[in-house]
Amino acid sequence: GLALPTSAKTVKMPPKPHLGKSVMGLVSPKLDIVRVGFIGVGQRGYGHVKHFCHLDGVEIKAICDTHQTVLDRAIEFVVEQDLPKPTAYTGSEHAYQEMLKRDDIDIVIISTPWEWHAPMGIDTMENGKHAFVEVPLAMSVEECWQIVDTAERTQKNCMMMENVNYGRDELMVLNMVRQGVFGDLLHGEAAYIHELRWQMKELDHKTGSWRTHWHTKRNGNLYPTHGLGPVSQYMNINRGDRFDYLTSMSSPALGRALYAQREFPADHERNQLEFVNGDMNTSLIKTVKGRTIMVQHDTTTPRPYSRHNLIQGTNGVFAGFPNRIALEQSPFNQGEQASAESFHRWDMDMTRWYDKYDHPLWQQMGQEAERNGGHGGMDFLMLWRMVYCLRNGEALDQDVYDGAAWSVVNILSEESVNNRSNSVTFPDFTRGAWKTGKPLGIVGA
Ligand SMILES: NC(=O)c1ccc[n+]([C@@H]2O[C@H](COP(=O)([O-])OP(=O)(O)OC[C@H]3O[C@@H](n4cnc5c(N)ncnc54)[C@H](O)[C@@H]3O)[C@@H](O)[C@H]2O)c1
Repeated sequence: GLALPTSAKTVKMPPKPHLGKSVMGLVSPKLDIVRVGFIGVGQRGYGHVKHFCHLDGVEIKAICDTHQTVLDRAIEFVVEQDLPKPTAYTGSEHAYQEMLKRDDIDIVIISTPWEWHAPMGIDTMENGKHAFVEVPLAMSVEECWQIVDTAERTQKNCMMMENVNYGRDELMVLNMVRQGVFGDLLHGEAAYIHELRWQMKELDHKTGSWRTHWHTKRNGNLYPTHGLGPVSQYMNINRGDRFDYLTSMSSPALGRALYAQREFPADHERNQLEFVNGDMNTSLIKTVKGRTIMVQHDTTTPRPYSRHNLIQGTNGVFAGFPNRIALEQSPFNQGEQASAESFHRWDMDMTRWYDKYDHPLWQQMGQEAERNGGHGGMDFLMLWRMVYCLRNGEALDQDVYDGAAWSVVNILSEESVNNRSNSVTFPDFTRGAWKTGKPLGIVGA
């Protein structure tokens, strides 16, 4: 049997008292140049380093990784761009703490395995730096609270870098939602459906070397934030609404053992693992305002990629993968023509929708983002926007409360799955500030 993490027991505790001031809408002093340190430059972190080499107003000061090969690769890349050579930190799991002692670093980009995110994010803020952490932000409820408490006490930013919020389609839908195109919002659907069994072949280094083991430890939604981030922004979660409770179910866990049997010899280490994470996990979230969100996780079954990206309102629906729209009242068919428009049929051609509703940020920065690449430009645009906000004294688009709320689905789903799908209450990491939090602005560049 699998013991519940002790942290799960804290879920129903009343809101904790503040250890500092709320960081909702936190604006920190403008930075002329954003001086950066990186922890973890494997598959993901190396991409961030490359993008930072092409951003204005930044300096790469230091890079830390326990794996010499990827550390050298990242430093060489920076030097090849004719930029000053960053200082390398390596040699132990805690070498990053030496890097954090430097006084010439403003922000730290953390792209390490999941279990390191919260400790590294907390240490970063404790050392007076802003933390930018890969997804998910934390792996236990207790860690979520610790990271929130630390941000409030130190008044530092701790942004979980949910890049999907910067995808062209997600930005467009956010813009459409704000213009009322879908009417009042009722329901959303989110997912991380991405077949990643092949990562089990990564044994000593790379993602599969550590991620595979989470499938033997936890039965729930291991990776909720890519789908949930955008749907949460459509619904103004933590900015007028909030996740209230969740219920979750998992299918049997069959695919990874089958894959191991097929792909590895019987005595291989991958055939000694007991996979407990249900191949398909489905959770339902109820918000305080009564809206519903379905969020799924499946990195195992053979099927096409999807984040669902569905938002349903009283006037119609947008769905992703593939993109499609159906509206009762369409902006393209007003008056007499209106009846010709049928919400019974999907409009699959996005051209006119992009023309009319592309987010101002994408209109201005989309070409440059696509040129720089990274999941169709979303990675570059996110990093560009982080630097822009830091240099211009603007609040970041995602705060520590967002990261905690979206990530905690990981833990709460496990608790519900292990308890016959009974509902589990979300902690209010904002401690009530969600009631007055301002919706995200539709910003330009
Ligand atoms: N947002 C996205 O689209 C996206 C895409 C891929 C990965 N990710 C996330 O990025 C993170 C990293 O994933 P990855 O695929 O790059 O994995 P990876 O294994 O390729 O890279 C992790 C790196 O961290 C290093 N590391 C581990 N412990 C360390 C420590 N104590 N100190 C310093 N370095 C340490 C490893 O040596 C490795 O180089 C994960 O959280 C993953 O979920 C996000």
